Amino acid sequence: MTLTPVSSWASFGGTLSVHDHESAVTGTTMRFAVYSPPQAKKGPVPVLWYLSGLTCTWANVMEKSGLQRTASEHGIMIIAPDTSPRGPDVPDDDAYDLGQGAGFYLTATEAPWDKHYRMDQYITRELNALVAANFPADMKRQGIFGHSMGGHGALTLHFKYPDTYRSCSAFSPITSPSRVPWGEKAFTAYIGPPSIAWEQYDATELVQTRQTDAHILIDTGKADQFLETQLKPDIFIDACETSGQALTYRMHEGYGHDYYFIATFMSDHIAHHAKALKA
Ligand SMILES: N[C@@H](CCC(=O)N[C@@H](CSC=O)C(=O)NCC(=O)O)C(=O)O
Repeated sequence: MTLTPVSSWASFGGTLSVHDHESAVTGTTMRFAVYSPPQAKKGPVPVLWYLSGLTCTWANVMEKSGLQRTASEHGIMIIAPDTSPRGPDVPDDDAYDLGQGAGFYLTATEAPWDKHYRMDQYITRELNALVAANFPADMKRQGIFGHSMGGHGALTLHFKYPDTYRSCSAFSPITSPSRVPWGEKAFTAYIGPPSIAWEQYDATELVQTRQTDAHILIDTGKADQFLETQLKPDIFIDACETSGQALTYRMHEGYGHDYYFIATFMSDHIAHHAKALKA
């Protein structure tokens, strides 16, 4: 599979690079970013996947979170995929929470979305293989984290593929899309009316039967405008307690849903993954 270079910058002794490739899974050109730390010049390093939230591309986290400093210190490679397939032939919606930029890390089964929207398969299979083949990545040491829609995506992919994504954390995740407006709207469009399929893409449902040995870290702001309507941390905290899933859920006075919040706690999250992956 051929990678087309888009941009590259030196950063904290490592390299931030952006790449395009033709995706057989989404049927589109996909773009992603890689921060390769200085340690990768000497051999394979652990890999940490960051799944972004609604409206985002690879750029939000790479440009706003300051992750390069801590990733460089710990010798961790960070991969930032896009949040959906994109392009003039890809179905879209006028609203920011459906269509392009809002892929929800699932495989759509409903028309017109089912032709391209397969972000879970894209990330876990195609992009995984592409990273393994093209970068000095130690694929036996992978973790996953993300923000909001992407924080939820990270939780679900960790619960479904715990041997691949051995460590997990999230910033301000949606915890149960089946129970909140963002998720109800997207799931109805992408996978149809409420059914067993909804449970398979809902972190709060998954943790009840697929709890893992990992210790999950979550940070959320108490001033997050989506806290009570879309995120609902208590649902997930209760489910983790019931299932025995180890979880540290921190709530932070005054912080919102933005990248100022993410930047504040980014180093804690990278350190959390570095410890679990023994970077
Ligand atoms: N534009 C919308 C809100 C969109 C928004 O807040 N997006 C978040 C992720 S929300 C959950 O997935 C985000 O990360 N935005 C990009 C950024 O750089 O901040 C509205 O106006 O309500």
